[in-house]
Amino acid sequence: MESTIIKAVNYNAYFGDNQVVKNVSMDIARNSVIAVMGPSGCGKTTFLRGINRMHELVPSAHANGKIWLNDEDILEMHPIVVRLKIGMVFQRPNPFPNLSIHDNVLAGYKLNGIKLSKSERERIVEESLTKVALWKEVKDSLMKKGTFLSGGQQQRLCIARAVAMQPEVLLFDEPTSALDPISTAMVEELFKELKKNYTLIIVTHNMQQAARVSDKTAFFYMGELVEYDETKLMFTNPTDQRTQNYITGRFS
Ligand SMILES: Nc1ncnc2c1ncn2[C@@H]1O[C@H](COP(=O)(O)OP(=O)(O)OP(=O)(O)O)[C@@H](O)[C@H]1O
Repeated sequence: MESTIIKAVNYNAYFGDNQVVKNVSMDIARNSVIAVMGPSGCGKTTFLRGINRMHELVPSAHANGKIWLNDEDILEMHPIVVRLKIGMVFQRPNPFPNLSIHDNVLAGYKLNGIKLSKSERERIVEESLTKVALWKEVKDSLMKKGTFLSGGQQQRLCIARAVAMQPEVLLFDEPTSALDPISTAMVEELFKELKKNYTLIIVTHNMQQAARVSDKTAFFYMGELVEYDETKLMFTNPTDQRTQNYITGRFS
């Protein structure tokens, strides 16, 4: 049976007095892929950053309402614990430039002061790179800097770094918009694999990508969640005129 892993209830997010996410309620099923779409500035990234408590890193930012992760309220949890359970991958691949591929995978452990034995380190590096289909390509050059890799490989390394922390949920903010079509296809293929073990929430401007990879799509407009449904239904038979206008390219 489908179980809910994330449940937002009347979630609001602000920058100072400017409310940019308005009363969002949505349930996200475990092991599903959710696409978050909508015109520029409609609050997609802010909502995503709210889910792992990154929103509050901006000095003027605040939020209220509830976001449940299983039966814990994310807004009441320690932000570090939230970020260990909910990893994030950004638009531009951002491996740590001074660290090797090996150390990039383990960076989350180091940053959080978590000590690992040598055998644990080796196991986590191999498992994480295997999960992102990068192990075979880099196993003989683990001590090279992560920045020697191609853009697509760097993004898979960043996904491996997130996966290494054994999160439950992975957030992606336009994860392929800086990648070429082949690397994009590889990352999309990866989503199908990652879904077996994680829940994926992906902000994307690419409607074809949302249609290819997601189970459900959330359409945001001016901070509101206008429509949230099975992706197939959303793209063929949206119920709200604003969704219809967006998917038919009447505004971007
Ligand atoms: N650091 C910030 N300080 C103040 N306002 C911000 C900040 N970041 C975003 N905003 C504002 O919040 C609103 C929502 O922005 P957000 O980045 O969440 O939208 P988005 O839908 O992800 O847009 P895009 O598709 O262009 O990335 C916008 O009006 C934006 O200007």
